[in-house]
Amino acid sequence: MSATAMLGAAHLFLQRQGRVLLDDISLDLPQRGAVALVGPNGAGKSTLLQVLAGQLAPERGGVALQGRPLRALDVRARARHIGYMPQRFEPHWDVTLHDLVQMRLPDPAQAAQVLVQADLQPLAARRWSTLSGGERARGMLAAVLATDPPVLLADEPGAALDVQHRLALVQALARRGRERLVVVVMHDLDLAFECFDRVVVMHAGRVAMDGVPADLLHAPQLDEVFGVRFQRIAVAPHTLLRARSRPQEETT
Ligand SMILES: Nc1ncnc2c1ncn2[C@@H]1O[C@H](COP(=O)(O)OP(=O)(O)OP(=O)(O)O)[C@@H](O)[C@H]1O
Repeated sequence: MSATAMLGAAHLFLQRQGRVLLDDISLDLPQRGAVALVGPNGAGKSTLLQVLAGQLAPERGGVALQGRPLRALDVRARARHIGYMPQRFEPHWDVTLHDLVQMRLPDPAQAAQVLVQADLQPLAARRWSTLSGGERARGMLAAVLATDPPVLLADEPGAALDVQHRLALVQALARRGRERLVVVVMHDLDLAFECFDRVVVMHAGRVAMDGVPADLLHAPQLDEVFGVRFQRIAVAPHTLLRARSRPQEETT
């Protein structure tokens, strides 16, 4: 594990019901940077994020935050440093969005300001149960970021968002990566490769690829991992990926 890593994972191993979910994963995540975590369904992305957040203990290996074992930190210290947005979230009570944000901030005016900045002020008085899927995702992320944690771990924050909000979200996360560490699980490969500094590709509980987008985009291994044949379409200055079925799958 590098001494300068903000968050470091060393030899993580986790299995459930005889299935290996994380298979010897080591990862150094720096003080700042926008990292996309991608991979096919079931690759282990959410499991890895939960372990990095300290929500799930690995059977072997460990996670360190600024060189200190995560398991040795109390829950308050973890919460101060790591903002974690899970794939699914339900508050215990049907609180308003303003209440949800204010639970993390002492001052109601500050909570209101957070919602203004996230363009969510019109929804501030709405109860959680009345919000749409996309509104919940945006509200949850605003709540997680309210305390400005040095590390953000977000599990598919854009999955329920329309195209405009998803683009705005990914761009905001990429901007945040200039100052802080941002790790985002996502399925939109084009946005991951276009907007993020680093892409980690998971496959079957392992890190299959890890690097800057330009190095990964053209690697044949990407097609192998996702089980498709990608057409690489140059749309200067970017390259878009269009997935096609593999030849043997087209004939069956
Ligand atoms: N408690 C458990 N018992 C058995 N299998 C589990 C358990 N939790 C997760 N899994 C399995 O582990 C694998 C990895 O799950 P995980 O949610 O980390 O995948 P993912 O890469 O985030 O997938 P997706 O893209 O579908 O969200 C999946 O096959 C899942 O079914």
